[in-house]
Amino acid sequence: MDVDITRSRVGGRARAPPSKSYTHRAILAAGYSDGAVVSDPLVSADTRATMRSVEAFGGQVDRAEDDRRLDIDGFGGTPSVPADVIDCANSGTTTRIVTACAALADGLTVLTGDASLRSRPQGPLLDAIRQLGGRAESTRANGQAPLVVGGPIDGGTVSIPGDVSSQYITALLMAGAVTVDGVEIVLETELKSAPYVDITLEVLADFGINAEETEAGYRVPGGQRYERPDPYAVPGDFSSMSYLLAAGAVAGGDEGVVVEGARPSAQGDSAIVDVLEQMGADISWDREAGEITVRESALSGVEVDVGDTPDLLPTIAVLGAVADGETRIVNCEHVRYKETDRVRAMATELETLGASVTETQDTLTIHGGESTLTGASVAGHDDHRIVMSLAIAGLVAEGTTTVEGADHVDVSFPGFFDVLYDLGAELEEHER
Ligand SMILES: O=C(O)C1=C[C@@H](OP(=O)(O)O)[C@@H](O)[C@H](O)C1
Ligand SMILES: C=C(OP(=O)(O)O)C(=O)O
Repeated sequence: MDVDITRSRVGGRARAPPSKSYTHRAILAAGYSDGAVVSDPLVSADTRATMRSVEAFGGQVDRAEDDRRLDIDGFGGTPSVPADVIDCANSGTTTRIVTACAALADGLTVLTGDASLRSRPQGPLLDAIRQLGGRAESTRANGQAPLVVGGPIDGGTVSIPGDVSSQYITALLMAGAVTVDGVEIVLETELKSAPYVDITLEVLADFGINAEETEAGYRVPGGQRYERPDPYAVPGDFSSMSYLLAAGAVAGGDEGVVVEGARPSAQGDSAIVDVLEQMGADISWDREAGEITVRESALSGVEVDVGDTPDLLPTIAVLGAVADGETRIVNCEHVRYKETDRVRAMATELETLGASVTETQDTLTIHGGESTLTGASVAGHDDHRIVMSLAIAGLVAEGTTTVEGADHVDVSFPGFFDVLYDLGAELEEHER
């Protein structure tokens, strides 16, 4: 499916979906327990992959008819050997947290996914599992899925780089809690995407698991039991909110956009509020009510370090293309290891819309204000975040912008185009 977005004003109230990161962790934590209820989960293509994995390990996930609640029967800390290959589809988080879980099973698990997933780096996690005495192989010996993983591991100490994916740390902490000896993680390099490990520690604590940051990295003692925190309530997703907030800032007029469900949590991506403020947006966050209001304002370029917040890069790049002056996004090499190389993808597509962009391995600079964005056909790169951010660019580009492969929003924000339409965006979905 493609979507045509014609330059338009948006305004009104909108609710972002529940957090993808919290939902993945809550589903697997419930799997590690005897069972739990997860309320307000994100039900999307990615989180369905984690649900399938819990079932493959012997648990069961029942979705309420309105998807507002999941009743999960756990596999109780010891995963069964799956009867079939696990399809992680497009989800990096699923692949990593399920790989470490598979190392607890007394037998082999095979994990695969779509073409994007099969091109993403898994080598450091496979190596960590081998350091713990498990079996962990890439079938093509290139550090990418398909993966073959087996155990059971007893725990121990692992040394792992921190600059590829924080999901390796999350995965080892979640699995380490139910090993005999626990897992001590020593980081070989500075950790990127660190707030995602904070989310993990928060969810683990809610499920009664003790894990902590240490001077060298992280530690989780072994022999623990995941407890039932009924019900586990998932907060709103700030990465998803970033598109709605950006829409308000570039096309919200005086009425603006009010985003609901924005209660503070460990999500690093709530930094989007500060980024918009620094760019000059008229934005306010009522933390108690969980509401952020943003009105259209003249934006100016800023420098943003996305070391902690890789998923904000596409949104900030679009804001930079609308802003006056230069927006420099730094510390972004790890953003190249996502569903697609998002640094390259945003540079390419914003240039197609008429923006001037300079890219290095670790930076993306958008020379805003030098040209007006003009509608064109842009590729979504089979990547939900590229699709959603380009749709926001389409709200301000002259004429009509066609975003190709728009159905990929199903990965993290299935109702994205309905929400945008309800806010007043002029858009039309059509088959290619
Ligand atoms: O743990 C998580 O929920 C995530 C961690 C981040 O990935 P990396 O740690 O690979 O940067 C982020 O980009 C991804 O969307 C979700
Ligand atoms: C990179 C992302 O997710 P994952 O790593 O789970 O595929 C994302 O949602 O932007």
